[in-house]
Amino acid sequence: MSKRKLSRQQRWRVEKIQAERAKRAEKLDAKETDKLTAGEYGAEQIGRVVAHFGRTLEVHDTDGTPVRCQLRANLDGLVTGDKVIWRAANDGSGVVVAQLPRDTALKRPDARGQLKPVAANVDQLLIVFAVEPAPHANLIDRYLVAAEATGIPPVLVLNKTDLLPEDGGELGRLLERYRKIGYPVVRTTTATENGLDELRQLLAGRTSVFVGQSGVGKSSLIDLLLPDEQLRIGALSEDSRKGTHTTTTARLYPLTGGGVEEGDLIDSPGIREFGLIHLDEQAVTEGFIEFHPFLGYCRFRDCRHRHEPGCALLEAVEAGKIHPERFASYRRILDSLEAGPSPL
Ligand SMILES: Nc1nc2c(ncn2[C@@H]2O[C@H](COP(=O)(O)OP(=O)(O)OP(=O)(O)O)[C@@H](O)[C@H]2O)c(=O)[nH]1
Ligand SMILES: [Zn+2]
Repeated sequence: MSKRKLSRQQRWRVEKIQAERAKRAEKLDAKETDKLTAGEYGAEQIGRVVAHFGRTLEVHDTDGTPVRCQLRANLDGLVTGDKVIWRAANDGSGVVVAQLPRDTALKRPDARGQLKPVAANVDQLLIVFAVEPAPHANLIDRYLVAAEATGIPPVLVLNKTDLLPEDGGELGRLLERYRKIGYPVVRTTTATENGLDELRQLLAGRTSVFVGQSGVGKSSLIDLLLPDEQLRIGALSEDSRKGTHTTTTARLYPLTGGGVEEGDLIDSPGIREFGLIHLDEQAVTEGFIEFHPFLGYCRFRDCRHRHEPGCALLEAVEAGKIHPERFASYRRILDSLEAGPSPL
């Protein structure tokens, strides 16, 4: 059974076992062990980091109740979305004593250009694009390649479908092409609530992040999904105007309503600026998932898939197994990498 198919409850159970292992492997320093075993703290529980402020974390317990936690000494580098072991103190706060292994980590370059995790355990990246502003030629492919490199499955969200012509237009056909490649796709509009049902289904039981260029409607969509949150349109953009966007940490928002497990969103302006900056040629090539059956079958081991005879990729394009526009897009992305690192 794939990990995506496990129910939330099953996953908590699996994690509990992992937690016990992690605990055994942990070496607490003696003083703290004394304090923790002296009954000053309650039993070990599983929780999830929903926000962090230095060494103070906001953790949700398994029921979703928020607890303000301190980090035990020698624990470091926890990010929003991390799953942790924590223990309650008498005053309603808590202490985080261990970090559980991460399924995935979404990383961004820090001020020194080093990749740092900004969110953990993200199950899917929702790449939002819109009828207006229309995506430039290979924008979607760039996002997809970047997503593939993180190992987090992407979903394509075409928003503002209220502006699409009756026949679905150019973008409708483009979306269909991606669906054929194997990507989940969904059409939304914030102009009516109808478009949101399918999106809600995709979000259920998973942790998702919205990415996409400015103006495509990420805030508007999130706003509809989280009507109670202080996440009004423009609020985040205002932050980015102040230039604080890369330092603002991410927050996890549980989607609630109807009493079912509806999933979580992780959002921050920094996370939305998700790019292709650090990828090499191999990562770009592997980021085109429909190339996979042909990779390794070129006549020359060091084939760069340009004009080489016996190139399996070029033959697949000829045979109609790879869409020529996707291949052209691949070439353009490689050319831009040669010109130096560039964000989306
Ligand atoms: N017609 C139409 N307009 C929409 C839709 N969704 C959002 N908009 C409008 O598009 C504009 C941009 O929406 P935002 O939600 O701010 O876009 P964003 O992706 O969050 O942009 P950034 O915050 O800059 O990243 C706003 O004027 C919205 O009202 C839609 O489904 N249809
Ligand atoms: Zn080749």
